[in-house]
Amino acid sequence: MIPLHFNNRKLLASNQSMLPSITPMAAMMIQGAYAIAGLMLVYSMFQNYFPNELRGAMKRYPQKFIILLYPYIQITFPEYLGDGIERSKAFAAIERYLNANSTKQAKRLQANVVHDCKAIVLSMAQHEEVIDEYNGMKFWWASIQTTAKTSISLYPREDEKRYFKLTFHKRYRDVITNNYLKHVLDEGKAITVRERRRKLYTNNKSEGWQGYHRSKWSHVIFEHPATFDTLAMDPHKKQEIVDDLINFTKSKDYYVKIGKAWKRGYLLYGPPGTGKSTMIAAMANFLKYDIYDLELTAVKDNTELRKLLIDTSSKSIIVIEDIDCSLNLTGRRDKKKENGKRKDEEKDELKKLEEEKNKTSQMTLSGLLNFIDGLWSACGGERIIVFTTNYVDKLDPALIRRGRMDMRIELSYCGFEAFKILAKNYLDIDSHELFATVRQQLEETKMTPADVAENLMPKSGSDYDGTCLRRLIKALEEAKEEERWKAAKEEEERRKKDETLENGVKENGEANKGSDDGEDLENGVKENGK
Ligand SMILES: Nc1ncnc2c1ncn2[C@@H]1O[C@H](COP(=O)(O)OP(=O)(O)OP(=O)(O)O)[C@@H](O)[C@H]1O
Ligand SMILES: [Mg+2]
Repeated sequence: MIPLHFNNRKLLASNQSMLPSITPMAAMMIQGAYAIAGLMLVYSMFQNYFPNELRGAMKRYPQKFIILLYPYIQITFPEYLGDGIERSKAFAAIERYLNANSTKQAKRLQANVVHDCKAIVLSMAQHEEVIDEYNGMKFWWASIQTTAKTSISLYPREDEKRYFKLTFHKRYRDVITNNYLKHVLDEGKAITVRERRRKLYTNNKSEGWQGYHRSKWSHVIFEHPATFDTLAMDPHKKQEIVDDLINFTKSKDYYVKIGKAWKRGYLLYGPPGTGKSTMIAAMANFLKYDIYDLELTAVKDNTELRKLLIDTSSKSIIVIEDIDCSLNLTGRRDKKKENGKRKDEEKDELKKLEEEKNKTSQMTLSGLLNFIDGLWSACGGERIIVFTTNYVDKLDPALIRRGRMDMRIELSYCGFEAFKILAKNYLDIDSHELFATVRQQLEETKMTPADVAENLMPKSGSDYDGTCLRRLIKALEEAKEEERWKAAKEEEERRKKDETLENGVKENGEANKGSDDGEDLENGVKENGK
């Protein structure tokens, strides 16, 4: 009798699982094997009726005949590729896909506690099988782990090999290769993006790159609660930003078509406490992107900057906060121009300036511009660059021209619409009799959303909506009073300055009068001389 290899191995897997019932795939395989066994029985009974050539071939290549008769095809997806170092991305995507779609069917599950014991992820246990339905077709997936016979190994991974096995009827071969596998991998990747914990990266000083920690970036889990819903700003402006972000994420093909790197720059500007950093967090949460918080003062030179940026991943926001103070980029460029014009006697001063520069960073504005639109962006798309500043006028126009910074967003003092969002966030109210007073005060006074939020936050358990709103109104009145006082003081200073200037002009005029007389005398002498 011809040994049934497929069948034996399948039954072994089912035995290992020690399930009370047989798995669906095993049942299907057993059916197939029974069919083959039946055919073999028929063959052994009537073999004398078969031509001699066929009988000879059946004896010599029994397995080939079984494969010919067996209607199922199997594909394996090992966890590690080639040398066993790189984890297969396909394996990871399939794992995610099966975890999300098939764990309801699996009877034996494996629990992984993640996110600092805050969540449990269930996955198929080893040697478990599930059926996946796709457009009415059924495909069998098995999760398999093999252990090599060698007992001692320095690398446990070499001993244990995990893989997924996909079994399907051969009539679905085209569907599998053309559609189904793509569907599984795309879905798996999408689930990874949806469920992954986002990271907040900060760049390490380059001295640290050579040591034990070779990474250029350190990261922590990014868990900022800000969203566009809680961000207080004009709703129309907010919608415009959200639409722009959505459009960006969907425009991969468009960027390819126009031959531009798939990236977008945002310049956020406005006074302190108006929500620039909060907006970056909201953007990251909305897009589910990582954040790379680039501290320019820790970057030694342009080469280092390039290395850092090549090391960022796609689906990320690269942030340079307070660009005006990060480096005196504008100043440096201007100084460079001035330096060219300097004369020999000023060389010493120039040398001092250079030494000072060497001590700190060698990064230049052109280096930064190359970073924004240079070749590095070809290393991968889907990146957003955000600059923030309190003083937009201080920035070099080259840095913020269109194309580099595609959208300039002003975050300003709190208006009534922004206040309503804060009132909803902090007090959970949509309206109140004091809203009208707040509205009037906000129209007359400048107060940042940060200050409004601080006044709205209940300070004790006994604080109710009215208390918080009255506190805000009082703070607004005080702010208005302070503004008035400041304006009066400035006016007084200006008046004094004008007075001093006027007196000075008068005194100068009198003094000049004397000297003018002398000049006239001199001119007269000259003319007489002629
Ligand atoms: N527009 C806003 N919407 C909601 N909360 C805000 C807003 N602006 C400020 N806040 C609150 O004020 C705090 C400070 O805001 P944020 O750090 O975003 O200001 P910023 O504009 O980045 O200031 P800076 O220029 O000093 O960096 C935030 O933690 C947030 O609670
Ligand atoms: Mg900030």
